Amino acid sequence: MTTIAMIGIGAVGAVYTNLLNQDETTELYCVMDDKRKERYVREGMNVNGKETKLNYVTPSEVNKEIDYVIFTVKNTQLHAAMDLAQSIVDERTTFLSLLNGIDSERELSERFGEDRVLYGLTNGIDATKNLHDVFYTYPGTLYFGEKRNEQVTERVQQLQAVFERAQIPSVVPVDMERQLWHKFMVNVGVNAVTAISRSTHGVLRDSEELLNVSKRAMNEVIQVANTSNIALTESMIDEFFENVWTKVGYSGKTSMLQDIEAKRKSENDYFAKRVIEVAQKHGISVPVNETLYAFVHHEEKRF
Ligand SMILES: NC(=O)C1=CN([C@@H]2O[C@H](COP(=O)(O)OP(=O)(O)OC[C@H]3O[C@@H](n4cnc5c(N)ncnc54)[C@H](OP(=O)(O)O)[C@@H]3O)[C@@H](O)[C@H]2O)C=CC1
Ligand SMILES: CC(C)(CO)C(=O)C(=O)O
Repeated sequence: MTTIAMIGIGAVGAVYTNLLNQDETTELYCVMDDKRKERYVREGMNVNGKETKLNYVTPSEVNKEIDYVIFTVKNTQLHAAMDLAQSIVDERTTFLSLLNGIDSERELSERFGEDRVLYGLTNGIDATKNLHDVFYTYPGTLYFGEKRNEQVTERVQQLQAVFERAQIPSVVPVDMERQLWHKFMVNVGVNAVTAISRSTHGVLRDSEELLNVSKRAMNEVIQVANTSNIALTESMIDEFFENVWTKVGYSGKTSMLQDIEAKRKSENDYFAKRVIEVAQKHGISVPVNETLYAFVHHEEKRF
């Protein structure tokens, strides 16, 4: 039996928790504070119109040693989520973050120790949450592993087996840091553009004008990545739009568009702002990201 604590039963968390819940060899805890638990128990959570049967618990109700904690909160919520995790883990517990951006692995390492943290992300999932209803057509692919995976470690193999039984597509790339930056490039390219223009995935797919802005923002990430010794290449941009973006549902919405529509603070500080910060260090100019950052920031100030 593998014990997993999930923290963050939102768009991404509900999809993966629901899939993990079908695997009888996984004991799953959806860990949350008292207030959220009361709401989740009362209102439940539906995925694609079907009620889920999830085990909502507060930290004091976790009575087993936890093998893995998987975080699926927003970057802005990670600190509170780590506080919540603190009392349910021991020195054997491994941590995995599926958060977008290039910050969460570092933040988890600072709190729990680098050797206990795996790298992770999910690409291509088109999960949209509306109160306690989550819809998706495509679960995407979960990329995870140690920072480098020339040899796949036992804890990664164990988790790979869990994902396979739960029918969650997963890949363990050799270079997870590069994979994380690749996803960062994607989010920097598509999230702000869809949020500012209020466009679904399908609208972005069909608009040459919007795609052009996204691609220019992604190009700036590549320049910044390359000066940070991360080998992203320009061909990855078209590969993403051809191989991944063609699969996501037409009416799917990026997490940033969902935040802006719900008048929630988005992850702008973890996407465009991070590009600007790293670019400044290396003396690189990133005007497209500066513009996108300003537009999203302006929206958020009106909430
Ligand atoms: N949506 C998408 O399609 C994709 C999102 N991502 C990334 O995944 C991450 C999660 O995004 P997404 O699922 O959209 O976000 P959501 O806002 O839909 O979900 C986050 C969930 O975490 C819960 N939460 C927040 N703080 C805590 C806490 N302290 N304890 C327990 N639960 C908590 C929230 O509860 P409450 O609602 O009560 O605040 C919410 O249900 C982000 O980094 C995002 O960029 C990656 C790929 C695709
Ligand atoms: C780009 C996308 C939709 C990929 O799943 C995503 O990561 C997000 O919405 O934040």
